[in-house]
Amino acid sequence: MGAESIDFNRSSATGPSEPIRIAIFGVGLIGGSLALCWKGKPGLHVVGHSIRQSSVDKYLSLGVVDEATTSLEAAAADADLIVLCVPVGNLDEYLDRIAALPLKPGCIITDVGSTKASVVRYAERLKLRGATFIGGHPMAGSERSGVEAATPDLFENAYYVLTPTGDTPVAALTRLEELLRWTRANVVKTDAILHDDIVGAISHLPHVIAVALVNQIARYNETNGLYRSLAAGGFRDITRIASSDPFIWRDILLNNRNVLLKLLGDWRGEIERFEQLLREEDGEGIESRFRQAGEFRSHLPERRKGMITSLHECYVDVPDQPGIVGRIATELGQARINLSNLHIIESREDVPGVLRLSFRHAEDLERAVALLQSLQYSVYF
Ligand SMILES: NC(=O)c1ccc[n+]([C@@H]2O[C@H](COP(=O)([O-])OP(=O)(O)OC[C@H]3O[C@@H](n4cnc5c(N)ncnc54)[C@H](O)[C@@H]3O)[C@@H](O)[C@H]2O)c1
Ligand SMILES: O=C(O)C(=O)C[C@]1(C(=O)O)C=C[C@@H](O)C=C1
Repeated sequence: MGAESIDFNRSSATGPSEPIRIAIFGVGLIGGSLALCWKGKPGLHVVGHSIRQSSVDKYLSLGVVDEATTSLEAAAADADLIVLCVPVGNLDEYLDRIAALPLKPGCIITDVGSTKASVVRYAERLKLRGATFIGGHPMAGSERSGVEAATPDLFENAYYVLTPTGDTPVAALTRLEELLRWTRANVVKTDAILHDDIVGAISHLPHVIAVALVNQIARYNETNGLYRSLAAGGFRDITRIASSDPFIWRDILLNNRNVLLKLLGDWRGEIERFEQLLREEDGEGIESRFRQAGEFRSHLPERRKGMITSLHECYVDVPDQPGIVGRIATELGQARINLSNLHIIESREDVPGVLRLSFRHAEDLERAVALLQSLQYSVYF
């Protein structure tokens, strides 16, 4: 696999040159967010691909891409960079189909899949004829999915992992890193197998635990609805990711199953140690487990989008009046406060309704809270 040289900074003495064409396959949360990072930037032209015409129409009407098509050939033709943003279970098939096309010499192909070892291994075996594959994985995302959830600041200050191999041409890697600068993420390079071990532990295992925990409580709730009603911040914080897309996560977990099986074995050990502390009524032991965890957690990177939290949220009690949700959104809009999401929650029986308001920036949250409190709304976190 080799990449011929293309100049990604093509402002030339010979006049305006062809834009750099970036083809994105699967313009969902991640593909759409990458598209928004690149669209409108000097010298870049973003093409979105979907197998469905309705999705192509949506990409265009949302203005996420410059051009969109259902034709794999048309999207890949003349692309300088191809980004595969489809579910992990579809990556090999896409690589096969793309490898069969006449690609532009020097084309770079990358992916954003949450697992890296299998796709890197697969690409190594393919004959990409002048193109280079470099595995990629932005460590940012959300429990939401689809292009509607895409946002250009998703990757800001997050880590973006690349998994070059010994055969990856340095020039291609440098070019990909240059284009990824538009994401404002911090690129880190690591081995694909090591990636899957680490990301299995810090992302895949937590998703399994969150889903198992929610399902355990849902079973209890079948006999008494108070379980759900009383679920507060603690349960919400630890289970947000249980709302993630089932198809995306089915593929990730099956793909990284060997790593996960080992991690789940270790997890059972952790739980058993807790059980023992409880049986032995070992208060000091429990305190020490909390202290150790708090100490480690306090050193996690602060306020890095996608790593800890990508949203700043508050809750607002709303009276049962027609149009109240629209009024709140209008008040925020008139004050030029950027609301990133609004969700109606019916989890409390003592008030008519609760709205969850999400903001991308802490400053927007602070301004929204001040405004809503001045309008006599009860706001809490
Ligand atoms: N969600 C996250 O937090 C996150 C973070 C980093 C990386 N990833 C990875 O990014 C990739 C996309 O995930 P997402 O969260 O953007 O999901 P998404 O559901 O928002 O987007 C997936 C895209 O792939 C398309 N697609 C789905 N099934 C397809 C199929 N069979 N053939 C062709 N296209 C298909 C969808 O139409 C959509 O455009 C996955 O590989 C995932 O592992 C996800
Ligand atoms: O923030 C979230 O909701 C995420 O699930 C993002 C998250 C993670 O586990 O941190 C999920 C999958 C990715 O591959 C990378 C990041």
